[in-house]
Amino acid sequence: MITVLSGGTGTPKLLQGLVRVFDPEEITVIVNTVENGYFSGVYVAPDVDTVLYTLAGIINEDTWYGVEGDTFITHDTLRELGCPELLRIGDRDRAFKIQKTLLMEEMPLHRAVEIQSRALGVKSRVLPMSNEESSIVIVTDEGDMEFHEFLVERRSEPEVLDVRFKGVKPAPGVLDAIESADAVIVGPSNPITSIGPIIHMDGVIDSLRRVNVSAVSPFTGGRAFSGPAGKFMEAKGYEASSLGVAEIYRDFLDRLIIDETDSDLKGEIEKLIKEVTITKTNMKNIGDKIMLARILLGEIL
Ligand SMILES: C[C@H](OP(=O)(O)OP(=O)(O)OC[C@H]1O[C@@H](n2cnc3c(=O)[nH]c(N)nc32)[C@H](O)[C@@H]1O)C(=O)O
Ligand SMILES: O=c1nc2n(C[C@H](O)[C@H](O)[C@H](O)CO)c3cc(O)ccc3cc-2c(=O)[nH]1
Ligand SMILES: [Mg+2]
Repeated sequence: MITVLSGGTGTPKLLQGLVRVFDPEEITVIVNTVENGYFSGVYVAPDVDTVLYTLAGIINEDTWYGVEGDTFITHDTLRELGCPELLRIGDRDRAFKIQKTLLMEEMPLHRAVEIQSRALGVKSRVLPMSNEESSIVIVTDEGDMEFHEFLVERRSEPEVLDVRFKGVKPAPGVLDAIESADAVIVGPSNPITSIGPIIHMDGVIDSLRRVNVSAVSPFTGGRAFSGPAGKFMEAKGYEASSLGVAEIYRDFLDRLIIDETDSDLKGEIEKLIKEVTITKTNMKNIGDKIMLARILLGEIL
């Protein structure tokens, strides 16, 4: 059994490769929940929904959110009514979110996700990192911003001075999924706002130290492949590079996979992480994703 720590873009790409080289029923995905919240009265768990849709084969791969081919009648009508939504939520996507909102009136998030996962025919286990409400604040030169205000409204433009999130408790099954894994994979997700909240929950680093953990760097050269990870890393005092990633994960990481463009960093990183593998980590098509998954799983395949 392998356990994957995931956000909502980078790691879902890798998951598409992993489920083709390893039995999906032997994969557990622990998903970030710190940016969950209510939008237009509906509970949105963005990274969880992206992982569910990716594993169900219905994800919109242009945006890495929402359902492929979805319509936006409700979204557009809300705007015409003078209730514009910050997030562009499709009609099918909204149905899943409304169902999750209703289920959560009777059960915790991890149970609601289990029901939706089964209904979508997803064979892997999808576990939200926590059932507790959390929040993430981006401290910028223009003041504090909620995650989506920074990311979507301001398109990650403001200067980032700090990133803060409320610590939460692991959901039932999270620590066990790490400790009983033959291997844990930290996917190429934002180390600060996607992986950070997961590893900083009580007991997670201790559990990770007891198992074999590999990570894929989301950086190439001094830049993230996409998104604000570089700004968040620098705001927390880390270099925006694969070396910075090694610094963040060094307490528990056994192996770091870095891109060919970072081969000059290998020596430096090997002072922090015992095994460094250099390969192509830019996942442009399913072949790239399968190749990266094979390299990651190596000996347990
Ligand atoms: C907004 C975004 O957060 P989220 O949608 O949750 O995304 P993740 O944290 O899961 O991933 C963002 C992270 O992914 C890296 N990325 C994207 N494509 C690739 C790839 O082909 N290879 C690779 N090694 N990493 C990839 C990207 O650099 C981002 O840092 C967010 O925080 O960006
Ligand atoms: O940048 C955006 N991200 C959108 N996201 C993605 C998401 O909010 C962020 O990219 C993640 O929170 C990052 O982890 C959505 C996620 C959903 O589940 C449903 C709808 C959206 C809509 C948007 C959007 O309009 N713009
Ligand atoms: Mg995310």
